[in-house]
Amino acid sequence: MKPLSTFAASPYDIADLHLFRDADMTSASALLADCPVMVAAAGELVSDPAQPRLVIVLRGALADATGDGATTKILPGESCGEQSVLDGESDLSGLKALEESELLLIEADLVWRLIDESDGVARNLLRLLSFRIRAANMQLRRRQKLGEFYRQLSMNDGLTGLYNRAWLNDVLPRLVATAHGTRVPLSLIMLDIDHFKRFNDQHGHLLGDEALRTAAQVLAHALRPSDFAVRYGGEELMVILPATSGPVAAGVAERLCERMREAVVFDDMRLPLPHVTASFGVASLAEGQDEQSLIAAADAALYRAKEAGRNRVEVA
Ligand SMILES: Nc1nc2c(ncn2[C@@H]2O[C@H](COP(=O)(O)OP(=O)(O)OP(=O)(O)O)[C@@H](O)[C@H]2O)c(=O)[nH]1
Repeated sequence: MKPLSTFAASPYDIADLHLFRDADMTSASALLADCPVMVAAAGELVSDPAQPRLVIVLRGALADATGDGATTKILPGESCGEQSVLDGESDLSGLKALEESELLLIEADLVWRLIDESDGVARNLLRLLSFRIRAANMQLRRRQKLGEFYRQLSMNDGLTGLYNRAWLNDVLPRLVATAHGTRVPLSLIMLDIDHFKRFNDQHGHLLGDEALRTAAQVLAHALRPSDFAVRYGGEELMVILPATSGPVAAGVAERLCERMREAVVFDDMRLPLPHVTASFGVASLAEGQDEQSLIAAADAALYRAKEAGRNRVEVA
């Protein structure tokens, strides 16, 4: 940055600077008279001084990088560096001239004098800082929402929208521990679409995907909000039923089996139902059983349902 003049010798008017809006201009002008006006070339970093100071853009524009890729544009009349002056920390290193710019620099001591001597300046600074805090809070909330969105994304299967294996590995052990701890039942249904290889071969992989989505919707629509549907593997799905006994879970599985039979995969209504069927294995958590052995029990029941002719429910 090169020195150009003092503020008093420059053509700029204090009335155009936001910090002095509605403030006593005469006394503020006198205090600012000897402050340096500097010129920064396009792209030049507005260097980090040993002493924190306030920078006011008189002409051109600055970009203030906040460190997470976001930038704020500072236009003529606007200022930056207020916080560094107030807390005594210098943080101007992210400040860069977007074009050739003329800047008014006010050292920290002088900012404090301006605050002491002008209620208007103090009020404007408070307003500015409260605006910045609001903006920072909003950004934080946006980032939290984005984080939640990605967390959800990593826990859901992209094709069906059901929970995925990562979710299951995280949650099932906890559900099992809670069930043991509270002595409340927990049931699990494993289901597998019947002859899905044949379905894919006959109708193509895209329609196979559609059949899987349809099966997932059958589960999503038929379950209570407290139940969970998971895509366990390729065409193997799982339903977790907290606080549900074996006989009740068997009833739920029967209902799902029936809804699957009635589900529409092909829009062409000339094709008779069922478009897909599934086989179901039901197991309930036994005393001392862990999640792996609960899954194995449901899987074994599912295998028996397949062996017995498919499109049916077997209970462990
Ligand atoms: N379209 C589609 N097919 C899948 C997907 N995941 C797994 N599959 C297919 O599912 C089929 C599973 O076949 P198998 O394990 O032999 O079982 P099946 O043909 O359903 O026979 P049964 O289970 O004994 O009734 C395979 O052909 C896989 O390619 C998927 O995401 N989309």
